[in-house]
Amino acid sequence: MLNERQRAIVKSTVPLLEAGGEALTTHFYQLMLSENEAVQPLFNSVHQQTGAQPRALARSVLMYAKHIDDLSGLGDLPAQIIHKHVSLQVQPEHYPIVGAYLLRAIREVLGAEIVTDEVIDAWGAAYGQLADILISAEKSMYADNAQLEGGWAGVRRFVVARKQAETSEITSFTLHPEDGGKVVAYQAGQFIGLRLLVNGKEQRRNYSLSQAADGRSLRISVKREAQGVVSSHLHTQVHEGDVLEVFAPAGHFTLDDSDKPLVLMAAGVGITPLMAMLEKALAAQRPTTLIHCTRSPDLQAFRTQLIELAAQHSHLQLRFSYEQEAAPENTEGVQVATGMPDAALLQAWLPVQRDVQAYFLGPVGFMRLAQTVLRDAGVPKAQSHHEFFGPAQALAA
Ligand SMILES: NC(=O)C1=CN([C@@H]2O[C@H](COP(=O)(O)OP(=O)(O)OC[C@H]3O[C@@H](n4cnc5c(N)ncnc54)[C@H](O)[C@@H]3O)[C@@H](O)[C@H]2O)C=CC1
Repeated sequence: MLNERQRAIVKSTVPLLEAGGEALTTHFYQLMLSENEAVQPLFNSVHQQTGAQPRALARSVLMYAKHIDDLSGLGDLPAQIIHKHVSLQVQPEHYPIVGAYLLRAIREVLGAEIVTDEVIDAWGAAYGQLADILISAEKSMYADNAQLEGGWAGVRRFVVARKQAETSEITSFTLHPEDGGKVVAYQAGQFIGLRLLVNGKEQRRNYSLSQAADGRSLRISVKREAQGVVSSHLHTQVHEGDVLEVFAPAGHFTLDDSDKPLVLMAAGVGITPLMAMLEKALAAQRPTTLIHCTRSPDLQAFRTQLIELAAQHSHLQLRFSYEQEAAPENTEGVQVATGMPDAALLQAWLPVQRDVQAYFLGPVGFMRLAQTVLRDAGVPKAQSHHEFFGPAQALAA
C-alpha cells in the first residue's frame, strides 16, 4: 500500500506530467520495445509511430497521479484498460517489465535533480498498487471466461469458415472453433484478440465482433489500413480454411439491457460492433435509429444488409450520409444526405425522444461531433457511450 508521503510525492509530480508526460511515455515505449521482446507483440507499432499509444499512456499516468487519493475518480479508465489487457492476454509477468521501464523513463526524462530516490520509490509503490489492482481484476476475468459455457482460457483455434469482402477496404472473417464446441454468448459490442505470426514475428490485435452471438461462430470485419501489418496480413494471407488463434471476447462497450430507444451512430468502419448491437436490439423489438456516415455508398460496409433489416423491422430507422458522392436515390425508408456530417444534420436525425441509450464510434473527429450533439440534445451523459479501437483519446476539448 502507498503511504501518505508517497501519495503526496506522486501528486507533486502532476505538473511535471502535464508538461512532459508525453515525452516520458514516448521514451518509455522506445526503451521497452527496443530492448524487451516479451512485450513487443502486445503493442501495435503504428500506434507508436502516430504517437497515439504514448499519448494514451501519458493521459492514464496523469489521471492516476491526480486521483491517487481516490481511484474512483478514474471512472471508466481501469475497466477500459482491463478489458483491453484481457483481450490481448496480458499476464502478471508483464507488469514488472513495464514497471521497471516506466521508472527508468521517469528518471531519464525528468532528470536526476527532480527525480530523487524518494520520488522513484513513491512512483514504484504507486505502480505496484496499480499493477495489483489490474492483475487481480484480469485474473478474475480470465477465470470467468474459462468457466462460461463456450468460453475458454488462453488461445483457442478457430477455422476461417468464410472470408467475405464487404467493400474494397473491409473484409469479414467468420470463424468456427476447430474443436467443434460451443462459442460463448459474448455481449454485443465486445471484441476478440488475435495472435498471429506475421513475417516470423508475433503480433496481437483486437477486433470488434460484427455480429451478435449465435453460440457457434465469431465474425470480425477488418479494414485494411495502409500501414497496418496485421490488417494487410489478414486481407492478403489469410484464407478460408486457415486457422486463427483467438483470445476470448472482452470489452465493456456493450449494449445495455434496458428497453430505452437506441441510437447507434457510426462512421466508416466504426459500424462493426454496432452491427452486433443492432442485431441484438432488433431481436428485442427495441426502437432503433442507426446513423452511418461513410465516404461513399460503395465504401459503406453492410449497406445492403442494413436496408434489408429496415425492410423487415419497422422500428429500425436508417440515416446514411455520404461525404464524397451525391447520395443515391433515397431508398425506401432511408434518409440520405451528402457531404461531411455536421451538428445540424446529426441533430435533425436524432429521435425526438431524448431518453435514449446512444452508442457512437468512428474516426475521432466524428466522435467529438457525436458526443457534442448528444450532449446538446440533452441525452444524459451516462447514456452516451463510445470507445476507441486503438489507444483511447480525449474527446472533450
Ligand atoms: N473508435 C475508434 O477508435 C475508431 C477509429 N477509427 C479510425 O479512423 C480511421 C478511418 O476510418 P474509416 O472507416 O476509414 O473512416 P473514414 O475516414 O472513411 O471516415 C468515415 C466518415 O466519418 C465521418 N467523419 C470523418 N471525420 C469527421 C469529422 N472530423 N467530423 C465529422 N465526421 C467525420 C465522415 O462521414 C466520413 O466519411 C480508421 O483507420 C481508424 O484508425 C475508425 C472507426 C472507429
